[in-house]
Amino acid sequence: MGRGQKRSWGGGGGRGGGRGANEWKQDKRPKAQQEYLGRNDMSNAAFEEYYLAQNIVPEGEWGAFLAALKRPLPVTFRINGSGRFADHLRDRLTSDFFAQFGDGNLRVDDEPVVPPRSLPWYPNGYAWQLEFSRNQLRKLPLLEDIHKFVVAANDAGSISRQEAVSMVPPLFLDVQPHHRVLDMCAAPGSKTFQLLEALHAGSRPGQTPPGFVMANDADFMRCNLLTHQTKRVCSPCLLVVNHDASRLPASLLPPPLPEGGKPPRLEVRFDRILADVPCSGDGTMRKSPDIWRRWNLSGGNSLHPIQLRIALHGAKMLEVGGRMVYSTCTFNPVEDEAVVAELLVRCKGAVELVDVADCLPDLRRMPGKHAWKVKDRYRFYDTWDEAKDICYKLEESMFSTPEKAQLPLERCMRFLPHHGDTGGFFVAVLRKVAELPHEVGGPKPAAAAAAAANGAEAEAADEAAEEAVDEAAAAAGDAAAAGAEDGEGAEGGDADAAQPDAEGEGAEAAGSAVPAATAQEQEAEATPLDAARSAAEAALAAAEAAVAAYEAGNCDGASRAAAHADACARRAATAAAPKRQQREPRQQGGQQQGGRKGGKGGADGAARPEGGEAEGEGDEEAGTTAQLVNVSWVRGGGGRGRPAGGKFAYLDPVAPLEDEETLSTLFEYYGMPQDFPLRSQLIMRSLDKTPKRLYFVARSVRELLLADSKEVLKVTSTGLKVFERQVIREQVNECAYRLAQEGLPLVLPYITKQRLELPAPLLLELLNHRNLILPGGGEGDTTEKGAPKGVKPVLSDPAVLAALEPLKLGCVVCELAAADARALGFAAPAHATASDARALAESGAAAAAAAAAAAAAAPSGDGAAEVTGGLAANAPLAVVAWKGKASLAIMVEKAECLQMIDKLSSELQKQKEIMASS
Ligand SMILES: C[S@@+](CC[C@H](N)C(=O)[O-])C[C@H]1O[C@@H](n2cnc3c(N)ncnc32)[C@H](O)[C@@H]1O
Repeated sequence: MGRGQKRSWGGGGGRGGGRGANEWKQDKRPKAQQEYLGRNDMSNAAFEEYYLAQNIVPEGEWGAFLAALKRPLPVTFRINGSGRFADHLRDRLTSDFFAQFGDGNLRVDDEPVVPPRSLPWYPNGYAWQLEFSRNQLRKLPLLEDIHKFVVAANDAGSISRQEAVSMVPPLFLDVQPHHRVLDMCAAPGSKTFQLLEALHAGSRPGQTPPGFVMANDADFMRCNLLTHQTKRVCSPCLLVVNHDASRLPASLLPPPLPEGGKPPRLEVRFDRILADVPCSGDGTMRKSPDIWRRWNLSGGNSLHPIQLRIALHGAKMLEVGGRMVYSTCTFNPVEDEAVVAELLVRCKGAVELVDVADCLPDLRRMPGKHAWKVKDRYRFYDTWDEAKDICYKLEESMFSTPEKAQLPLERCMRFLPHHGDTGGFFVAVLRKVAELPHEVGGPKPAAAAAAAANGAEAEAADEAAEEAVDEAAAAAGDAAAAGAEDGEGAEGGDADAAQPDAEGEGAEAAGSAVPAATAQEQEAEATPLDAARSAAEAALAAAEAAVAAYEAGNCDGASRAAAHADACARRAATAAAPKRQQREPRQQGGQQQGGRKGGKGGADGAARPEGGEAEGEGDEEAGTTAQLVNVSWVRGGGGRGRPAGGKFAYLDPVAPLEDEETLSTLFEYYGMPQDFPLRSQLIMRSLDKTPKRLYFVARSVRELLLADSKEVLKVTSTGLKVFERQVIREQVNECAYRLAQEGLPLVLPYITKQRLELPAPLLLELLNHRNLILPGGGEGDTTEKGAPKGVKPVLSDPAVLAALEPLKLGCVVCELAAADARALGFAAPAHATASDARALAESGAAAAAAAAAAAAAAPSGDGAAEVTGGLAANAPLAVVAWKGKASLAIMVEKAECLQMIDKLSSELQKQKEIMASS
């Protein structure tokens, strides 16, 4: 394909910003803008000079490297291993479509059409590369058919478009179901998706793995995008948080012990960490050709410090024995080897590079470099000594040194575009073999820890710091709630994001936080709200500095910072007070939930006005007064008319569903055994008495949330939607909650009532028409709005009607009958046992620890993980439906239905052919 030609299904965003990964549509930007962005002479002398000097391309390949960078990137996609019909999709693509390319002699306008290529290193043949031009797509019906098929699969969430090399890092993490996994810079979530698939690999319907994935991104909006993108994995094991990755909370304070004592801090450690850091992204030139025009050095140089901080913090949060992958999509050694080498040096042998030469042998890669150059605007430097007195923008950590040259940096991997017709990428696989040295976040040396523990001064500093953090958090919550109430939106009160970037810990931290805070205070007199927020932010920064100083053994610094935090917190509280007073009279009962220091739990049950929700939770009742519930704990959920509730009050709340009436109705209506852990693992994202949606969270996630009594984790989303409120006018349904299709695989095995088995042809008919008329239901009638209903088939199978008759009006599950499921090769309807329910309830940290111990005892596999998995993958064919007086209607998205129809009809067709031939 020549220059200037467009690949089909173009578009795509840059790294660290831009559009979502799972994107399959044509570029919808205005034509003029597209032309402007596409106007590119695809050359950049500075780029070429820089990379020729870095020597990253083998001798004699420079021309091929540049030529590949100038060609558009082939389209690559991954069949989601967690999807119900992953193998079916792959087989359909291979046999029905790709086989027709024969030996590659298809031509359009005398140009050969490149046959689709399976990425040989990706497990199960699930990843493919396509290289058709728009002209070919228009002119060859086969390509048009493939396009339609792939677009439909994408709409149903069964495949994801993802750059080939971007699929690599999760494969090297070797995630197992019991792992606690952290994705530090996760949005838009294509790699989180893969991590979840690996976590769920082998999960049976009705089970969840003991581990979990915490996905973090510094950008709040992108956290929401990630939540959306990962929905199709249907996982209750995902927790999405919104922090600067270099400052992710590394320890939590659990609630006071039942006997009244103070619990020890809980170190938050992970078995697997992905640090797919923000980078200059010059490896994505093929996808974003405008990089040719705007490439310059400053991108890489200025990102190196945050990349190093993120990598160091990741190493701190990694469990000894755990694995971390550091990755970028740039060729730049300053963002790649320099970060890895500095990390290894600072960790003094506690972290090492893993040799993965034998892993994914079909994946061509270049070894990492032992030496590189650093450049400023004017010249290249080989050593820090040459640069330090001249260039203030460069940092020592960017440079290669003789010590670094001795490290096994050849174990890093660089992917060059002309080797596998991909974008550029860099991956390093690291293992933590011992605790880190104290100066990079490791535990205190024993002697210093003992001295600090014995010193009364240290105790006092500790107390003061704790108090200050509490006060600051509460004040920030007040300020944020006030901000949210003033209509400033979620990010208006983001005290966390607004904190000054405290660089070092210990003495420097305590010293630097105070002046920074003071500067903020000076600015803060504009409005009472600004004053409250700025003072709260200053208080938080100073309190964090106090804790850091205390942890570094600097008791004086800690006391000073704590006193300062205290003063700021008081000022924030005073500034926020008028706002609180204004709000309180509007609350019936007038009581604050939780209160300033009493934690967030213990709602008082008073009725309060309802506000809107990010996911639309509250929109139904907007403007009305909704009943709020009593719950034993709640996170977030303060602003927009609700009582203040902690530091992240402006986020949608997360609270357990503890309303006995709702729970017993659910258990009774669906016939679920009492040991199914709904009572402890069902959460809601609203404090209304009748929340719109109910979510199931894995035990491991719930344990983490409960251990965070000070609410330092800023949770933007968690939980798998399992129930949704559905009230039909003019119909009394006994249970206000219907099942949600995405949560069905998890709960179906525990459901004993409201299940209806359908023979395959009838299920196919229901999927096709979405609606079957019940006898006497008025075929050909008009809808409520007067429009003709259209011709819908009447459900007339006497056995099915007899089975449907005793079911209540409302939600039912329609599933493929057991005999047909067996005959057609589908999973048979699942029924869980008591031990399944116990396993589901126990799959928390304790179970994870047991599984980890078992895995440690077993021989370790360094190979890439199988990526198939997910709750839906092995689930029987079943859909959520609604039994009304006149019809039976399914409640599943159309795109998902089409996938089921495709699979079911092709199995029925196969069966017919077998019967005809026998
Ligand atoms: C390369 S993208 C990550 C791509 C993602 N891993 C995926 O595969 O879909 C880098 C991400 O880092 C985020 N980011 C930038 N600075 C950050 C920081 N200090 N902490 C956490 N995330 C950050 C950006 O918002 C962006 O979403």
